[in-house]
Amino acid sequence: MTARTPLIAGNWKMHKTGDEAGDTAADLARRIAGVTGREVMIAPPFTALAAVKIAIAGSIIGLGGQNLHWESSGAFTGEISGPMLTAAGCTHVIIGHSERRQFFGETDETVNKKIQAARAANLVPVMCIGETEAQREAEQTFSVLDKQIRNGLQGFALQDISDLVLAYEPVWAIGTGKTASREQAQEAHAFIRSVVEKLFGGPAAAAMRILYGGSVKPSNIADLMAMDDIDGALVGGASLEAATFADIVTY
Ligand SMILES: O=C[C@H](O)COP(=O)(O)O
Repeated sequence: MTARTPLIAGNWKMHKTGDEAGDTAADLARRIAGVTGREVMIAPPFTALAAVKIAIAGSIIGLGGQNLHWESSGAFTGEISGPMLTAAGCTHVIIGHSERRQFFGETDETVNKKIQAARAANLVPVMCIGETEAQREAEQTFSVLDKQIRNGLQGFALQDISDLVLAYEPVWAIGTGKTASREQAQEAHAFIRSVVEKLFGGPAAAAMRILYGGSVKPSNIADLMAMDDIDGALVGGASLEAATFADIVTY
């Protein structure tokens, strides 16, 4: 048995207005009231943070940003900083999601800067990594993950990654309905933990939570969570409805 507390996180991506997000979050909070032994987090769009903050007050649900800029303020039109997220009530921030890497030019280097910014703002970074379908077919999965972890966490000391969460999201499984098999996910998670161990030592690797993301649903969460190195989930589509997400949280 692992001592790592499971973290079930919902990434609402570019879905829901403030009112819609507040309603869903309030519904979720009611449905999972009394749940213990796990952490839950929702990352709504920035424009819904205020509504969700109110809706989850007094619940076990934490609030996350989906992205941040590495500077704390300045002339960066359209960007949001770590201190802004903290002031908005966030405890977590997703960094380097594959959609940010694919559509917005994010790289391991910007991920590294954003993790530093998250730490400076007392936000728990949820750092996303994962291979594309072409990379998996070319048997590059492990080398891609190794590079993403090493570059993303380059220059960090042990204390810098003490609360960091990694999210393994095979790009081919995101929003496609193609979940990695639990054996495929476990194999990747065990590899990821071995890289963290090489970089930061055994105790840090043993303590680090590694979430799985990619078409997680109520029907597959228990199977995934039964694997030794899977410590939670980063859920997209299935987190948008309170009843479905509550079923995942209470797997
Ligand atoms: O951040 C969440 C992931 O991109 C997974 O999305 P999905 O559950 O819709 O496949």
